[in-house]
Amino acid sequence: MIVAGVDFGTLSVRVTLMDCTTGATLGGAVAGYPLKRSAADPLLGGQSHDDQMAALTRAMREAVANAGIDGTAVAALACDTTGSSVVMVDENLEPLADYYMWCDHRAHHEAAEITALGRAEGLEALDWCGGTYSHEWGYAKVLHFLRHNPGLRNRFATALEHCDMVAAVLCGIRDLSQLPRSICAAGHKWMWGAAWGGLPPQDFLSRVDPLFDGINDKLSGRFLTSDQLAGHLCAEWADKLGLRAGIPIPVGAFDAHWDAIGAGAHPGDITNVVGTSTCIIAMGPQGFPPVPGLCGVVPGSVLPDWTGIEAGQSATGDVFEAIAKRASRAVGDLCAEVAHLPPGGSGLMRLNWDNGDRTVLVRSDLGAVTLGWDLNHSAADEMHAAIEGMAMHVRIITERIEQGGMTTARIVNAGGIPQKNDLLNQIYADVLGREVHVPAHSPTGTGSCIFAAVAAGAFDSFDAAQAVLCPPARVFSPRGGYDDLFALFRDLYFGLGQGQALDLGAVLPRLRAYRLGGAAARA
Ligand SMILES: Nc1ncnc2c1ncn2[C@@H]1O[C@H](COP(=O)(O)OP(=O)(O)O)[C@@H](O)[C@H]1O
Ligand SMILES: O=C(CO)[C@@H](O)[C@@H](O)COP(=O)(O)O
Repeated sequence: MIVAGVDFGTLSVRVTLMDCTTGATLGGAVAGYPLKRSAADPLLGGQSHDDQMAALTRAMREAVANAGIDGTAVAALACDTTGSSVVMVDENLEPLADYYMWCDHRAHHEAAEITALGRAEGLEALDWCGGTYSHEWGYAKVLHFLRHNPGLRNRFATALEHCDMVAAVLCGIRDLSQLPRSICAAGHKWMWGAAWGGLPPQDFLSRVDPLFDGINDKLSGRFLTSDQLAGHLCAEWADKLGLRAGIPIPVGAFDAHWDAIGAGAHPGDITNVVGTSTCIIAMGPQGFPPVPGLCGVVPGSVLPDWTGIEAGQSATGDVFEAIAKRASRAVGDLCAEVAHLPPGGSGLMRLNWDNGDRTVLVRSDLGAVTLGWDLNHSAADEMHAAIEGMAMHVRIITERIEQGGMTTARIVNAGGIPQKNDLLNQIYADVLGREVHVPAHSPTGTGSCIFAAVAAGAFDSFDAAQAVLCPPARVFSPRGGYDDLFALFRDLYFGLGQGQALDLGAVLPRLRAYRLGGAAARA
Protein backbone atom coordinates (compact mmCIF):
# COMPACT_ATOMS: atom_id res chain seq x y z
CA MET A 1 0.00 0.00 0.00
CA ILE A 2 1.29 3.50 -0.92
CA VAL A 3 0.46 6.64 1.10
CA ALA A 4 1.15 10.36 0.62
CA GLY A 5 2.45 12.55 3.43
CA VAL A 6 2.15 16.30 2.95
CA ASP A 7 4.16 18.75 5.03
CA PHE A 8 3.35 22.46 4.57
CA GLY A 9 6.34 24.46 5.86
CA THR A 10 6.81 28.20 6.08
CA LEU A 11 8.21 28.56 2.56
CA SER A 12 7.37 25.33 0.75
CA VAL A 13 5.27 22.18 0.76
CA ARG A 14 6.86 18.74 0.59
CA VAL A 15 5.05 15.62 -0.62
CA THR A 16 6.49 12.23 0.38
CA LEU A 17 5.25 8.91 -0.99
CA MET A 18 5.97 5.81 1.11
CA ASP A 19 5.40 2.10 0.66
CA CYS A 20 3.76 0.74 3.82
CA THR A 21 5.01 -2.80 3.24
CA THR A 22 8.71 -2.09 2.81
CA GLY A 23 8.95 1.32 4.54
CA ALA A 24 10.70 2.68 1.45
CA THR A 25 10.30 6.26 0.30
CA LEU A 26 9.22 5.92 -3.32
CA GLY A 27 9.38 9.55 -4.28
CA GLY A 28 9.01 13.10 -3.11
CA ALA A 29 8.91 16.67 -4.31
CA VAL A 30 8.98 20.18 -2.91
CA ALA A 31 7.23 23.28 -4.27
CA GLY A 32 7.63 26.77 -2.87
CA TYR A 33 5.35 29.72 -2.20
CA PRO A 34 6.17 33.26 -1.13
CA LEU A 35 5.97 34.44 2.46
CA LYS A 36 4.74 38.01 2.16
CA ARG A 37 6.77 40.44 4.24
CA SER A 38 6.50 44.24 4.24
CA ALA A 39 9.10 46.89 5.00
CA ALA A 40 6.22 49.15 6.04
CA ASP A 41 4.88 46.54 8.47
CA PRO A 42 7.76 44.34 9.65
CA LEU A 43 5.45 42.28 11.87
CA LEU A 44 3.46 40.99 8.90
CA GLY A 45 3.93 37.43 7.68
CA GLY A 46 1.27 36.67 5.08
CA GLN A 47 0.68 33.86 2.61
CA SER A 48 -1.92 33.19 -0.06
CA HIS A 49 -4.17 30.15 0.13
CA ASP A 50 -4.14 29.90 -3.67
CA ASP A 51 -0.32 29.92 -3.75
CA GLN A 52 -0.24 27.11 -1.18
CA MET A 53 -2.77 24.94 -3.03
CA ALA A 54 -1.07 25.52 -6.40
CA ALA A 55 2.23 24.43 -4.82
CA LEU A 56 0.58 21.31 -3.39
CA THR A 57 -0.70 20.42 -6.86
CA ARG A 58 2.77 20.84 -8.39
CA ALA A 59 4.52 18.90 -5.64
CA MET A 60 2.01 16.03 -5.67
CA ARG A 61 2.18 15.60 -9.44
CA GLU A 62 5.97 15.74 -9.41
CA ALA A 63 6.24 13.28 -6.50
CA VAL A 64 3.93 10.80 -8.25
CA ALA A 65 5.96 11.18 -11.46
CA ASN A 66 9.34 10.69 -9.83
CA ALA A 67 8.06 7.71 -7.81
CA GLY A 68 7.07 6.14 -11.14
CA ILE A 69 3.64 5.15 -9.84
CA ASP A 70 0.07 5.74 -10.92
CA GLY A 71 -1.53 8.41 -8.68
CA THR A 72 -4.60 6.21 -8.28
CA ALA A 73 -2.42 3.79 -6.30
CA VAL A 74 -2.15 6.28 -3.42
CA ALA A 75 -4.40 4.91 -0.66
CA ALA A 76 -4.52 7.89 1.73
CA LEU A 77 -3.29 11.43 2.17
CA ALA A 78 -2.43 13.33 5.37
CA CYS A 79 -1.34 16.96 5.80
CA ASP A 80 0.56 18.75 8.56
CA THR A 81 1.17 22.49 8.53
CA THR A 82 2.75 25.24 10.57
CA GLY A 83 0.66 26.89 13.24
CA SER A 84 -0.92 29.01 14.43
CA SER A 85 -1.32 29.94 10.76
CA VAL A 86 -4.82 31.29 10.41
CA VAL A 87 -7.10 32.24 7.52
CA MET A 88 -10.36 34.21 7.83
CA VAL A 89 -13.03 33.00 5.39
CA ASP A 90 -16.57 33.78 4.24
CA GLU A 91 -19.49 31.35 4.39
CA ASN A 92 -18.27 29.62 1.22
CA LEU A 93 -14.83 29.05 2.73
CA GLU A 94 -13.36 31.69 0.43
CA PRO A 95 -10.43 33.52 2.10
CA LEU A 96 -11.15 37.14 3.03
CA ALA A 97 -7.43 37.89 3.23
CA ASP A 98 -4.03 36.21 3.21
CA TYR A 99 -3.11 33.79 5.98
CA TYR A 100 -1.72 35.26 9.16
CA MET A 101 1.22 32.84 9.22
CA TRP A 102 2.64 31.60 12.53
CA CYS A 103 5.48 34.12 12.18
CA ASP A 104 3.05 37.04 11.74
CA HIS A 105 3.43 39.08 14.91
CA ARG A 106 0.97 41.92 14.26
CA ALA A 107 -1.45 40.75 16.96
CA HIS A 108 0.75 41.46 19.99
CA HIS A 109 -1.62 44.06 21.52
CA GLU A 110 -4.55 41.66 21.17
CA ALA A 111 -2.56 38.82 22.74
CA ALA A 112 -1.51 41.02 25.67
CA GLU A 113 -5.16 41.98 26.28
CA ILE A 114 -6.24 38.33 26.29
CA THR A 115 -3.40 37.45 28.68
CA ALA A 116 -4.12 40.36 31.04
CA LEU A 117 -7.85 39.60 31.35
CA GLY A 118 -7.25 35.85 31.48
CA ARG A 119 -4.82 36.26 34.38
CA ALA A 120 -7.05 38.76 36.17
CA GLU A 121 -10.01 36.38 35.95
CA GLY A 122 -8.00 33.21 36.64
CA LEU A 123 -9.00 31.68 33.30
CA GLU A 124 -8.27 27.95 33.58
CA ALA A 125 -7.74 27.56 29.82
CA LEU A 126 -4.84 30.03 29.98
CA ASP A 127 -2.98 27.95 32.56
CA TRP A 128 -2.95 25.04 30.11
CA CYS A 129 -1.22 27.29 27.53
CA GLY A 130 1.56 28.18 29.96
CA GLY A 131 -0.10 31.31 31.43
CA THR A 132 0.57 33.68 28.52
CA TYR A 133 -1.48 33.97 25.34
CA SER A 134 0.93 34.41 22.42
CA HIS A 135 0.73 36.96 19.62
CA GLU A 136 1.24 33.97 17.29
CA TRP A 137 -2.08 32.38 18.27
CA GLY A 138 -5.55 32.22 16.75
CA TYR A 139 -7.83 34.42 18.87
CA ALA A 140 -5.29 37.27 18.87
CA LYS A 141 -5.10 37.06 15.07
CA VAL A 142 -8.89 37.01 14.65
CA LEU A 143 -9.26 40.07 16.87
CA HIS A 144 -6.52 41.88 14.95
CA PHE A 145 -8.32 41.07 11.69
CA LEU A 146 -11.71 42.23 12.98
CA ARG A 147 -10.27 45.48 14.35
CA HIS A 148 -8.34 46.32 11.19
CA ASN A 149 -10.87 45.21 8.57
CA PRO A 150 -14.21 46.79 9.53
CA GLY A 151 -15.44 46.46 5.94
CA LEU A 152 -15.04 42.66 6.05
CA ARG A 153 -16.65 41.98 9.45
CA ASN A 154 -20.04 41.20 7.88
CA ARG A 155 -18.56 38.59 5.58
CA PHE A 156 -16.39 36.95 8.26
CA ALA A 157 -17.93 33.49 8.73
CA THR A 158 -15.13 31.64 10.51
CA ALA A 159 -11.36 31.31 10.92
CA LEU A 160 -9.39 28.14 10.28
CA GLU A 161 -5.97 26.84 11.13
CA HIS A 162 -3.99 25.97 8.01
CA CYS A 163 -4.16 22.20 8.69
CA ASP A 164 -7.97 22.38 8.97
CA MET A 165 -8.43 24.59 5.92
CA VAL A 166 -6.38 22.23 3.72
CA ALA A 167 -8.28 19.17 4.97
CA ALA A 168 -11.67 20.90 4.48
CA VAL A 169 -10.80 22.02 0.95
CA LEU A 170 -9.41 18.62 -0.10
CA CYS A 171 -12.47 16.87 1.31
CA GLY A 172 -14.87 19.36 -0.31
CA ILE A 173 -16.48 20.18 3.05
CA ARG A 174 -18.77 23.23 2.69
CA ASP A 175 -20.98 22.98 5.76
CA LEU A 176 -19.17 25.10 8.35
CA SER A 177 -20.60 23.06 11.23
CA GLN A 178 -18.82 20.00 9.78
CA LEU A 179 -15.36 21.56 9.48
CA PRO A 180 -12.55 19.40 10.85
CA ARG A 181 -10.92 21.15 13.82
CA SER A 182 -7.60 19.63 14.82
CA ILE A 183 -7.35 19.20 18.58
CA CYS A 184 -3.61 19.74 18.17
CA ALA A 185 -4.21 23.21 16.70
CA ALA A 186 -7.25 24.09 18.81
CA GLY A 187 -5.67 22.92 22.05
CA HIS A 188 -2.24 24.51 21.66
CA LYS A 189 -3.32 27.79 20.02
CA TRP A 190 -7.05 28.41 20.76
CA MET A 191 -7.31 27.40 24.45
CA TRP A 192 -9.61 24.49 23.52
CA GLY A 193 -9.88 21.79 26.18
CA ALA A 194 -12.34 18.94 26.62
CA ALA A 195 -12.00 19.46 30.40
CA TRP A 196 -13.76 22.86 30.27
CA GLY A 197 -16.17 21.98 27.50
CA GLY A 198 -14.17 23.13 24.49
CA LEU A 199 -13.30 26.73 23.61
CA PRO A 200 -12.80 29.27 26.41
CA PRO A 201 -16.04 30.87 27.68
CA GLN A 202 -17.72 33.21 25.18
CA ASP A 203 -18.43 35.80 27.88
CA PHE A 204 -14.71 35.97 28.70
CA LEU A 205 -13.90 36.64 25.04
CA SER A 206 -16.65 39.26 24.77
CA ARG A 207 -15.16 41.03 27.80
CA VAL A 208 -11.81 41.17 25.99
CA ASP A 209 -13.59 42.96 23.11
CA PRO A 210 -17.26 43.01 22.05
CA LEU A 211 -15.98 42.38 18.51
CA PHE A 212 -15.61 38.79 19.75
CA ASP A 213 -19.39 38.49 20.33
CA GLY A 214 -20.58 35.24 18.76
CA ILE A 215 -17.06 34.12 17.84
CA ASN A 216 -17.28 30.67 19.43
CA ASP A 217 -20.43 29.83 17.45
CA LYS A 218 -18.48 30.75 14.34
CA LEU A 219 -15.63 28.44 15.37
CA SER A 220 -17.91 25.42 15.36
CA GLY A 221 -16.96 22.12 13.78
CA ARG A 222 -15.79 18.62 14.67
CA PHE A 223 -12.92 18.87 17.18
CA LEU A 224 -10.98 15.65 16.65
CA THR A 225 -7.65 13.91 17.22
CA SER A 226 -5.66 12.81 14.17
CA ASP A 227 -6.64 9.14 14.43
CA GLN A 228 -10.04 10.37 13.16
CA LEU A 229 -10.93 11.22 9.57
CA ALA A 230 -11.47 14.77 8.34
CA GLY A 231 -13.19 13.16 5.35
CA HIS A 232 -12.40 11.74 1.91
CA LEU A 233 -10.69 13.33 -1.07
CA CYS A 234 -13.33 15.05 -3.23
CA ALA A 235 -13.57 14.56 -6.99
CA GLU A 236 -12.47 18.12 -7.82
CA TRP A 237 -9.21 17.84 -5.85
CA ALA A 238 -8.60 14.22 -6.87
CA ASP A 239 -8.60 15.48 -10.42
CA LYS A 240 -6.26 18.38 -9.69
CA LEU A 241 -3.79 16.26 -7.72
CA GLY A 242 -3.98 13.23 -10.02
CA LEU A 243 -5.14 10.94 -7.20
CA ARG A 244 -8.20 8.72 -6.67
CA ALA A 245 -11.37 10.35 -5.30
CA GLY A 246 -12.62 8.96 -2.00
CA ILE A 247 -9.29 8.12 -0.32
CA PRO A 248 -9.28 8.91 3.44
CA ILE A 249 -7.77 12.09 4.86
CA PRO A 250 -7.19 12.17 8.62
CA VAL A 251 -7.59 15.32 10.72
CA GLY A 252 -4.38 17.33 10.35
CA ALA A 253 -1.97 18.68 12.94
CA PHE A 254 1.16 20.81 13.34
CA ASP A 255 4.41 19.94 11.60
CA ALA A 256 6.52 19.70 14.76
CA HIS A 257 4.10 17.24 16.37
CA TRP A 258 4.14 14.91 13.38
CA ASP A 259 7.91 15.42 12.94
CA ALA A 260 8.30 13.86 16.39
CA ILE A 261 6.25 10.82 15.34
CA GLY A 262 8.18 10.59 12.06
CA ALA A 263 11.47 10.68 13.98
CA GLY A 264 10.33 7.61 15.92
CA ALA A 265 9.34 9.29 19.19
CA HIS A 266 7.17 7.37 21.63
CA PRO A 267 5.32 8.39 24.79
CA GLY A 268 7.88 9.39 27.42
CA ASP A 269 10.39 10.65 24.85
CA ILE A 270 11.24 14.34 24.50
CA THR A 271 11.82 15.37 20.88
CA ASN A 272 13.71 18.51 19.92
CA VAL A 273 12.69 19.50 16.41
CA VAL A 274 15.74 21.65 15.74
CA GLY A 275 15.58 24.03 12.78
CA THR A 276 15.48 27.80 12.37
CA SER A 277 13.71 27.65 15.73
CA THR A 278 13.11 24.63 17.97
CA CYS A 279 9.80 23.01 18.84
CA ILE A 280 10.02 20.57 21.73
CA ILE A 281 7.37 17.87 21.76
CA ALA A 282 6.66 15.27 24.42
CA MET A 283 3.85 12.86 25.19
CA GLY A 284 3.07 12.50 28.86
CA PRO A 285 0.60 10.25 30.64
CA GLN A 286 -3.11 11.04 30.86
CA GLY A 287 -3.65 13.42 33.77
CA PHE A 288 -0.41 15.36 33.11
CA PRO A 289 -1.14 18.78 34.69
CA PRO A 290 -0.70 22.28 33.25
CA VAL A 291 2.86 23.46 33.95
CA PRO A 292 3.86 27.15 34.04
CA GLY A 293 5.74 28.17 30.90
CA LEU A 294 4.86 25.07 28.83
CA CYS A 295 2.67 26.16 25.94
CA GLY A 296 0.87 24.01 26.23
CA VAL A 297 -0.45 20.78 27.60
CA VAL A 298 -3.15 19.20 25.42
CA PRO A 299 -4.57 15.69 25.80
CA GLY A 300 -4.50 13.95 22.41
CA SER A 301 -2.56 16.60 20.50
CA VAL A 302 0.16 14.23 19.27
CA LEU A 303 -1.22 10.72 19.81
CA PRO A 304 -4.82 10.17 20.89
CA ASP A 305 -4.29 8.43 24.24
CA TRP A 306 -1.43 10.59 25.51
CA THR A 307 -1.07 14.16 26.67
CA GLY A 308 0.77 16.28 24.11
CA ILE A 309 3.26 18.77 25.54
CA GLU A 310 4.77 21.57 23.45
CA ALA A 311 7.59 23.93 24.35
CA GLY A 312 10.23 25.68 22.31
CA GLN A 313 13.10 28.01 21.62
CA SER A 314 12.26 31.13 19.59
CA ALA A 315 15.46 30.91 17.53
CA THR A 316 18.07 28.19 17.04
CA GLY A 317 19.44 27.90 13.49
CA ASP A 318 18.63 31.59 13.12
CA VAL A 319 21.05 32.35 15.96
CA PHE A 320 23.78 30.21 14.40
CA GLU A 321 23.16 31.88 11.06
CA ALA A 322 23.36 35.38 12.56
CA ILE A 323 26.71 34.60 14.25
CA ALA A 324 28.13 33.15 11.03
CA LYS A 325 26.82 36.01 8.92
CA ARG A 326 28.40 38.67 11.14
CA ALA A 327 31.74 36.92 10.57
CA SER A 328 31.08 36.26 6.85
CA ARG A 329 31.58 32.55 7.53
CA ALA A 330 29.48 29.40 7.15
CA VAL A 331 27.86 27.78 10.22
CA GLY A 332 29.44 24.40 9.48
CA ASP A 333 32.96 25.88 9.13
CA LEU A 334 32.75 27.68 12.47
CA CYS A 335 31.53 24.47 14.15
CA ALA A 336 34.44 22.47 12.69
CA GLU A 337 36.91 24.93 14.23
CA VAL A 338 35.63 24.39 17.78
CA ALA A 339 34.61 20.73 17.62
CA HIS A 340 37.52 19.82 19.94
CA LEU A 341 36.66 22.25 22.78
CA PRO A 342 35.81 20.73 26.18
CA PRO A 343 32.77 21.91 28.17
CA GLY A 344 32.86 25.70 28.59
CA GLY A 345 36.15 25.74 26.67
CA SER A 346 35.35 28.95 24.81
CA GLY A 347 35.12 30.78 28.14
CA LEU A 348 31.87 32.32 26.92
CA MET A 349 28.39 31.74 28.21
CA ARG A 350 25.62 32.64 25.82
CA LEU A 351 21.95 33.10 26.69
CA ASN A 352 20.35 32.77 23.29
CA TRP A 353 17.55 35.29 23.67
CA ASP A 354 18.19 36.84 20.23
CA ASN A 355 14.48 36.37 19.41
CA GLY A 356 13.16 36.42 22.97
CA ASP A 357 12.42 33.41 25.15
CA ARG A 358 9.48 31.15 24.38
CA THR A 359 9.87 28.52 27.12
CA VAL A 360 10.01 28.67 30.15
CA LEU A 361 10.19 32.44 30.76
CA VAL A 362 7.73 33.33 27.96
CA ARG A 363 9.28 36.76 27.35
CA SER A 364 9.40 38.01 23.79
CA ASP A 365 11.10 41.22 24.96
CA LEU A 366 14.45 39.65 25.94
CA GLY A 367 17.66 40.05 23.92
CA ALA A 368 20.71 37.78 23.86
CA VAL A 369 23.49 38.04 26.45
CA THR A 370 27.04 36.69 26.03
CA LEU A 371 29.36 36.84 29.02
CA GLY A 372 33.13 36.36 29.26
CA TRP A 373 34.51 38.12 26.17
CA ASP A 374 38.24 38.83 25.88
CA LEU A 375 40.38 40.17 23.03
CA ASN A 376 41.16 36.74 21.60
CA HIS A 377 37.63 35.46 21.15
CA SER A 378 36.49 34.47 17.69
CA ALA A 379 33.14 33.87 16.00
CA ALA A 380 33.83 30.14 16.31
CA ASP A 381 34.08 30.52 20.11
CA GLU A 382 30.74 32.28 20.11
CA MET A 383 29.25 29.47 18.01
CA HIS A 384 30.43 26.90 20.57
CA ALA A 385 28.88 28.93 23.37
CA ALA A 386 25.66 29.30 21.35
CA ILE A 387 25.33 25.53 20.89
CA GLU A 388 26.06 24.95 24.58
CA GLY A 389 23.52 27.64 25.48
CA MET A 390 20.88 25.95 23.32
CA ALA A 391 21.60 22.60 24.95
CA MET A 392 21.47 24.03 28.48
CA HIS A 393 18.21 25.82 27.67
CA VAL A 394 16.82 22.47 26.45
CA ARG A 395 17.87 20.96 29.80
CA ILE A 396 15.90 23.67 31.63
CA ILE A 397 12.86 22.88 29.49
CA THR A 398 13.34 19.14 30.03
CA GLU A 399 13.44 19.67 33.80
CA ARG A 400 10.26 21.75 33.58
CA ILE A 401 8.48 18.99 31.65
CA GLU A 402 9.60 16.46 34.26
CA GLN A 403 8.18 18.69 37.02
CA GLY A 404 4.78 17.88 35.52
CA GLY A 405 5.32 14.23 36.38
CA MET A 406 6.78 12.75 33.20
CA THR A 407 9.80 10.49 33.42
CA THR A 408 11.89 11.03 30.31
CA ALA A 409 12.57 7.85 28.37
CA ARG A 410 14.73 9.13 25.49
CA ILE A 411 15.86 12.40 23.94
CA VAL A 412 15.29 12.50 20.17
CA ASN A 413 16.87 15.20 18.00
CA ALA A 414 14.62 15.67 14.95
CA GLY A 415 14.37 18.46 12.37
CA GLY A 416 16.95 19.58 9.80
CA ILE A 417 19.92 20.68 11.92
CA PRO A 418 20.69 17.36 13.69
CA GLN A 419 21.06 15.84 10.23
CA LYS A 420 23.98 18.16 9.48
CA ASN A 421 25.60 18.97 12.82
CA ASP A 422 26.99 16.15 14.95
CA LEU A 423 28.80 18.61 17.23
CA LEU A 424 25.37 19.87 18.29
CA ASN A 425 24.05 16.32 18.83
CA GLN A 426 27.08 15.42 20.97
CA ILE A 427 26.90 18.60 23.07
CA TYR A 428 23.17 17.98 23.65
CA ALA A 429 23.99 14.45 24.89
CA ASP A 430 26.79 15.77 27.13
CA VAL A 431 24.74 18.64 28.60
CA LEU A 432 21.57 16.59 29.11
CA GLY A 433 23.54 13.66 30.49
CA ARG A 434 21.48 11.28 28.35
CA GLU A 435 21.69 9.46 25.07
CA VAL A 436 20.48 11.53 22.13
CA HIS A 437 18.77 9.57 19.35
CA VAL A 438 19.02 11.05 15.85
CA PRO A 439 17.21 9.55 12.83
CA ALA A 440 19.81 7.98 10.55
CA HIS A 441 18.39 9.90 7.61
CA SER A 442 15.99 12.81 7.32
CA PRO A 443 12.46 11.72 8.28
CA THR A 444 10.79 14.81 6.76
CA GLY A 445 7.32 13.77 5.61
CA THR A 446 7.46 10.46 7.46
CA GLY A 447 5.15 11.74 10.21
CA SER A 448 2.37 12.61 7.77
CA CYS A 449 2.88 9.28 5.96
CA ILE A 450 2.37 7.50 9.31
CA PHE A 451 -0.95 9.31 9.92
CA ALA A 452 -2.01 8.60 6.32
CA ALA A 453 -1.05 4.92 6.70
CA VAL A 454 -3.10 4.50 9.88
CA ALA A 455 -6.06 6.28 8.19
CA ALA A 456 -5.76 3.86 5.27
CA GLY A 457 -5.83 0.87 7.63
CA ALA A 458 -2.33 -0.26 6.64
CA PHE A 459 -1.46 -0.58 10.36
CA ASP A 460 -3.63 -1.03 13.40
CA SER A 461 -1.56 1.26 15.64
CA PHE A 462 0.83 4.20 15.38
CA ASP A 463 3.50 2.05 17.02
CA ALA A 464 3.19 -0.56 14.27
CA ALA A 465 3.37 2.13 11.57
CA GLN A 466 6.46 3.72 13.17
CA ALA A 467 8.20 0.33 13.35
CA VAL A 468 8.04 0.04 9.55
CA LEU A 469 8.20 3.64 8.35
CA CYS A 470 10.65 5.44 10.72
CA PRO A 471 14.37 5.44 10.01
CA PRO A 472 16.66 3.73 12.54
CA ALA A 473 18.44 6.01 15.01
CA ARG A 474 22.09 6.98 15.46
CA VAL A 475 22.85 7.28 19.18
CA PHE A 476 25.10 9.92 20.79
CA SER A 477 26.25 8.84 24.27
CA PRO A 478 26.78 11.39 27.05
CA ARG A 479 30.37 12.12 28.08
CA GLY A 480 29.36 14.33 31.05
CA GLY A 481 31.28 17.35 32.26
CA TYR A 482 28.48 19.88 32.21
CA ASP A 483 26.78 19.74 35.62
CA ASP A 484 28.66 22.70 37.19
CA LEU A 485 28.42 24.79 34.06
CA PHE A 486 24.72 24.03 33.83
CA ALA A 487 24.16 25.11 37.45
CA LEU A 488 25.77 28.45 36.57
CA PHE A 489 23.68 28.72 33.39
CA ARG A 490 20.48 28.01 35.30
CA ASP A 491 21.25 30.75 37.84
CA LEU A 492 21.92 33.22 35.03
CA TYR A 493 18.89 32.13 32.97
CA PHE A 494 16.41 32.65 35.79
CA GLY A 495 18.33 35.53 37.42
CA LEU A 496 18.85 37.68 34.34
CA GLY A 497 15.63 36.51 32.71
CA GLN A 498 13.61 37.63 35.69
CA GLY A 499 15.42 40.94 36.08
CA GLN A 500 17.72 40.23 39.04
CA ALA A 501 21.08 42.00 39.38
CA LEU A 502 24.10 40.00 38.22
CA ASP A 503 27.28 39.57 40.28
CA LEU A 504 29.80 39.71 37.44
CA GLY A 505 32.68 39.42 39.93
CA ALA A 506 31.48 35.92 40.79
CA VAL A 507 30.61 34.76 37.27
CA LEU A 508 33.42 35.98 35.03
CA PRO A 509 36.33 34.29 36.88
CA ARG A 510 34.48 30.98 36.65
CA LEU A 511 34.08 31.35 32.89
CA ARG A 512 37.75 32.33 32.56
CA ALA A 513 38.70 29.17 34.47
CA TYR A 514 36.74 27.05 32.00
CA ARG A 515 38.60 28.74 29.13
CA LEU A 516 42.00 28.19 30.72
CA GLY A 517 41.06 24.61 31.58
CA GLY A 518 40.08 24.16 27.95
CA ALA A 519 43.43 25.53 26.75
CA ALA A 520 45.27 23.18 29.12
CA ALA A 521 43.21 20.25 27.88
CA ARG A 522 44.15 21.12 24.31
CA ALA A 523 47.88 21.54 25.00
N1 LIG B 1 25.77 23.01 9.73
C1 LIG B 1 24.79 23.64 10.37
N2 LIG B 1 24.66 23.53 11.71
C2 LIG B 1 23.67 24.15 12.38
N3 LIG B 1 22.73 24.91 11.79
C3 LIG B 1 22.80 25.05 10.46
C4 LIG B 1 23.83 24.44 9.68
N4 LIG B 1 23.62 24.79 8.39
C5 LIG B 1 22.53 25.58 8.36
N5 LIG B 1 22.02 25.75 9.61
C6 LIG B 1 20.83 26.49 10.02
O1 LIG B 1 19.72 25.60 9.91
C7 LIG B 1 18.52 26.36 9.80
C8 LIG B 1 17.55 25.64 8.85
O2 LIG B 1 17.12 24.49 9.49
P1 LIG B 1 16.16 23.44 8.79
O3 LIG B 1 15.76 22.44 9.81
O4 LIG B 1 16.86 22.93 7.58
O5 LIG B 1 14.95 24.34 8.30
P2 LIG B 1 13.50 24.73 8.91
O6 LIG B 1 13.64 25.15 10.32
O7 LIG B 1 13.07 25.86 8.04
O8 LIG B 1 12.66 23.50 8.76
C9 LIG B 1 18.94 27.75 9.34
O9 LIG B 1 18.69 28.67 10.40
C10 LIG B 1 20.45 27.63 9.12
O10 LIG B 1 21.13 28.77 9.52
O1 LIG C 1 5.22 26.56 16.24
C1 LIG C 1 4.93 25.64 15.52
C2 LIG C 1 3.98 24.64 15.97
O2 LIG C 1 3.44 25.01 17.20
C3 LIG C 1 5.52 25.44 14.18
O3 LIG C 1 4.50 25.17 13.29
C4 LIG C 1 6.32 26.65 13.73
O4 LIG C 1 7.40 26.80 14.61
C5 LIG C 1 6.85 26.45 12.30
O5 LIG C 1 8.13 25.88 12.29
P1 LIG C 1 8.94 25.56 10.93
O6 LIG C 1 9.18 26.84 10.20
O7 LIG C 1 8.10 24.59 10.13
O8 LIG C 1 10.24 24.93 11.44
